[in-house]
Amino acid sequence: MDSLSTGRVADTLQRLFKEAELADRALMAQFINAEQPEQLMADSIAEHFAQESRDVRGFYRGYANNFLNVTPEYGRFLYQIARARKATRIVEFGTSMGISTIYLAAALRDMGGGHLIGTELEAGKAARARANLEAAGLADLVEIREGDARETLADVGGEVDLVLLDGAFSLYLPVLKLLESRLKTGSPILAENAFDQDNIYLAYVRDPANGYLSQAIPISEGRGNEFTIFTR
Ligand SMILES: C[S@@+](CC[C@H](N)C(=O)[O-])C[C@H]1O[C@@H](n2cnc3c(N)ncnc32)[C@H](O)[C@@H]1O
Repeated sequence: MDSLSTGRVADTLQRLFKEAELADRALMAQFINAEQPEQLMADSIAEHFAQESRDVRGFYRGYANNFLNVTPEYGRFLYQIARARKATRIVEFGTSMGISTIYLAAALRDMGGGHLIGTELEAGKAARARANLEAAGLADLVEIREGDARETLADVGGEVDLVLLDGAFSLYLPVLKLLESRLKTGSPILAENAFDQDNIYLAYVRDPANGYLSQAIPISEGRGNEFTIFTR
């Protein structure tokens, strides 16, 4: 049995996906209604990257009410990887309202416990994520650190089994480097929105000289999902 199928976790996820669909509908419609969604996507990634790198805090303030969440299939994948890894310490960059956090914390719960450190810039989102984790019955496994990951993740208190990068994507490389000395050999690093456009993060993790094995994965296709293993 797994807690994704029934009970408080399943109920909370079902409610959150409905709320997310409503909150992000207008944002998503830009892509769905576009005549050339791939071109819009490519332009928007480049634009997004440039704006985000100039002012991370200001950029995400504009999305304070958006979920920007992982899909249910990607969430299940996160859950499965955490189980396969037998993870006990997980770090998540970019918590938002806590959807991905619930999948990862549910894996910890179903394996008997552990600790997840999440981080979120927006205070309102961190508060909503905490309430959602409470509703899912997972709050005791999760610490959500409010603030900029470059500071909040400087000390994660021990070795890390699994990392999810789903925050400002212009910061994936600095955040990975911050965590690097804490990664265990074989730890997976999952990155969402790691798009293949002049991406310094991808260049780094795909260069075997840096001690990683990495490739794009076709889960939630089009969302730039990269799967990486730390091999040092
Ligand atoms: C794509 S959303 C995360 C979605 C979440 N993982 C989920 O599946 O529900 C990215 C989040 O990262 C947060 N964020 C962006 N830059 C950050 C930073 N430097 N430190 C902490 N959080 C950050 C944003 O405020 C936003 O809520």
